[in-house]
Amino acid sequence: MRYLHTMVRVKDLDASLDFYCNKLGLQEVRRTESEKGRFTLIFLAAPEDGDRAKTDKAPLVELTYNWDPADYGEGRNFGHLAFEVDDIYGLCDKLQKSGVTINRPPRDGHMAFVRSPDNISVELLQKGDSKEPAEPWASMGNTGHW
Ligand SMILES: C[C@@H](O)C(=O)SC[C@H](NC(=O)CC[C@H](N)C(=O)O)C(=O)NCC(=O)O
Ligand code: NI
Repeated sequence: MRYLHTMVRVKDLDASLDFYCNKLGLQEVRRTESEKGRFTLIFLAAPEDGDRAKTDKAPLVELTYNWDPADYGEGRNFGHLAFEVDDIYGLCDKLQKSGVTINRPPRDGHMAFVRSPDNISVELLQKGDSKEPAEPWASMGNTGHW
């Protein structure tokens, strides 16, 4: 058995691609449009997994966009997507400046949680050892439940 992907349904495809690709750094690997099913599937890979994704050997995020609006609610049974990052403070700075909600700030230099436009929780884990605490993160409280 091999892990393939995690699928999340998104309400606004442009806003989701802006968040996952432009802000978080994921790369589009492939997309499928279904006229009959009236939906679009977009598969995304993290930069380090991009090459493996070309041979379909990488863990992916599958965005499902239904062309007809639907209210998906918030299934608390879904936890989060998690990514290992090279510079947790630098990425959180960039995300915060671009308006992304930092739900749990990286004050320990190890772990942070941010939210997608659909309020999907995204965990960011610092690669290697935790970074030294850095202002202003060290003093920042949580901005919500996570
Ligand atoms: C390509 C493969 O990875 C899939 O996940 S296709 C699964 C299929 N998806 C859809 O039909 C998308 C549109 C649908 N309205 C939806 O929102 O899922 C499917 O069977 N989806 C049902 C599901 O529970 O995932
Ligand atoms: Ni799928």
